[in-house]
Amino acid sequence: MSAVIDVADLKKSYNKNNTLVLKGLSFQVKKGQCFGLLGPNGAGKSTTLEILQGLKKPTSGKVSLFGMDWKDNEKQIRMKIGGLLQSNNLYGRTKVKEAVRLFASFYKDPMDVDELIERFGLTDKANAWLDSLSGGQKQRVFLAMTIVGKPELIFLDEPTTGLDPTSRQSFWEIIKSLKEEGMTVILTTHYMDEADYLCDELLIIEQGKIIESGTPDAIIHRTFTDPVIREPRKATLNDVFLKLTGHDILKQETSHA
Ligand SMILES: Nc1ncnc2c1ncn2[C@@H]1O[C@H](COP(=O)(O)OP(=O)(O)OP(=O)(O)O)[C@@H](O)[C@H]1O
Repeated sequence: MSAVIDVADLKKSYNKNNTLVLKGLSFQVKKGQCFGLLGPNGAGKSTTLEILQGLKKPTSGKVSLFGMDWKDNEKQIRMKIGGLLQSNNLYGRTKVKEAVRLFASFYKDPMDVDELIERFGLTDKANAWLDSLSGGQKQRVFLAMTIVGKPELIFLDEPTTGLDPTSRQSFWEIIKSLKEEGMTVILTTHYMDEADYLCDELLIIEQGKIIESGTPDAIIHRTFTDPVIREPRKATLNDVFLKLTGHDILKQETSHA
């Protein structure tokens, strides 16, 4: 599999004192993978995602997408990627189909809007206002807007935060099916079950540095040496996170709420 993303020694500082929030990340993402970026609050996940999407500039290091860099190939890269909108009121007074159609109009050869709406279980809601939808339905509309231009690579920043278990599950199934069709997915999440279910490879970062990487199974094997724990997979990624960072990711999230 060829690398869709190639990052080498990525550093980012937001201030003049040069305090680094990303301290030299290096990783690759292969075509067709779901790649998960995990880490506690403030680890640098969103900053990394925004740099990959060309929304922020790195302080130093190499960032290449499809073998191209943002400086010289912005237009070509933009046509190949999609980023999930963060839920907001911008599109509240827009209807579902109008919103997906609007995004389709930006591309030369978009997907069929009606088919996409049907595939995402939104046919009954095609003429509903976006702000009348449930959180799960809204996320599915945003995902339809993200993929209607047939991107090869999509970025999902905490896509299921705040969704109920059923909506999360249906969102996961959609992501799985997109991956099976060859789409590359980059995901940040605070849910370890989500990372375990969806991701082929993970990068765990803390304070801007990589503390673990690899497949969920490989990470569990490396973190826990006791065969009683690791062989029947009694340990979960949440246990890994707890052991590596000393934080329970969900308790931590709750305490921030
Ligand atoms: N625009 C900004 N200006 C200054 N500092 C910033 C800015 N955005 C992020 N930071 C800082 O960079 C660090 C990494 O933040 P980032 O949002 O990338 O982390 P995160 O892992 O996505 O966190 P969370 O899980 O809470 O979303 C934090 O210390 C944050 O305060």
